[in-house]
Amino acid sequence: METIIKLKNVNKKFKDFSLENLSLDINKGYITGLIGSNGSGKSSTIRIMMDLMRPDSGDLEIFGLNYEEHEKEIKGRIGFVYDSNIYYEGLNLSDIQRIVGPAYRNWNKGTYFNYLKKFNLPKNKPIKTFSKGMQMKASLAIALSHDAELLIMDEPTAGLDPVFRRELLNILQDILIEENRTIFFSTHITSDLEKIADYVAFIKDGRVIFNHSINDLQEKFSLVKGELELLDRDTSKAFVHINQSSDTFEAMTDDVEKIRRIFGDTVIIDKISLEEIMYFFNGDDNDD
Ligand SMILES: Nc1ncnc2c1ncn2[C@@H]1O[C@H](COP(=O)(O)OP(=O)(O)OP(=O)(O)O)[C@@H](O)[C@H]1O
Repeated sequence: METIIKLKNVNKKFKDFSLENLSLDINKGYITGLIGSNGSGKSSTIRIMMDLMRPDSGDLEIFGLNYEEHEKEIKGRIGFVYDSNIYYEGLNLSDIQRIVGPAYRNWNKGTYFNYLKKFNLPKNKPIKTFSKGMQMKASLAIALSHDAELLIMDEPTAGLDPVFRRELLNILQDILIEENRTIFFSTHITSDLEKIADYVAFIKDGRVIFNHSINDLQEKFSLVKGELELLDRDTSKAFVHINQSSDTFEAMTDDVEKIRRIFGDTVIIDKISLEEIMYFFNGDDNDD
C-alpha cells in the first residue's frame, strides 16, 4: 500500500488546544474520512496538510515530498475544496476559468467546462447567487480541472441538505472509481463515511485515536449488552467504554473472545455501527 500523505509526530499548540504527536498515514487510491467532534482538530490537521499553518514540530510529507523544498509541486498536485473557496463573489464561472486557470500548470479548460455541465452549474451567473451546494460543486469542478491526484476537502458536506449531500458523495465516489484519485475529507457525519469511505481516521482532542479500514473497524469492535450486576472492577476492564443505566449496561469491546470467556451467554454481543464506535470513543462528551 502506497502512502500519499504522511504526518509524523506533528505538534501544534494554541492557547486552549493542541494537536499532540499526530501521526497519520493516508493510503493512495482510496477515500479516507477524518472524523471527530466539533473542535477535535480536523480543520487544524487539514490546514497543516495544506501548508496554511506550519506545525511547531514533526514531519509532513505529501507525495513523498516536503513543503520546504517542493511547495509549488505539492500544491499543484492537490485539489483543495473548502466552503469559502469561492472568494471572487461577483464573478461567474466563465470568469473563474480565465482568472484561476492560468495559475495552474495543468489546467484543462475542456475538463472544467465538462464538470460545469456534469454538475449542472450555470456559467454566466454570479457565484454570489449560488446555493451552498452549488458553491461546493463549483469548488470541486475547479479542484478537478487541474489534474489533481489528491483531493483534500474540509467538511464538504456540512450544511448541505440530505439529497444534495448524497449527490455530492456519489460524485466523489464516481471520481475515485473512474479516475483513480485519492480523496481525504473531514466530516462529523458518520453516514458520509458509511456511504463512501474505505478508511476512517478518528481524532479526539487533537489526538488520533485510530485509522482503520471500515471493514477492520467493524471486525475489531463489538457492542455488548447485559445486566449491570455482571460488571465489577475486573470484568469492566474488558471494555473500551461502558455506558450504564439503572440496571443494564451497553459497552464497546475490542476483544470479543475475552468477553465470551468472561460472560459466556449472559450478555448479548452485537455488531457495532460506526456511529456507536464514535459515541463510545467520545465517552460522555459525545455530541455527534
Ligand atoms: N489559529 C488558532 N488560534 C487559536 N486556537 C485555534 C486556532 N485554530 C484552531 N484553534 C482551536 O483549535 C481547536 C480545534 O479547532 P479545529 O477547527 O481544528 O476543529 P474541528 O475539528 O475542525 O472543528 P469543527 O468540526 O467544529 O469544524 C478549537 O478549539 C479551536 O478554537
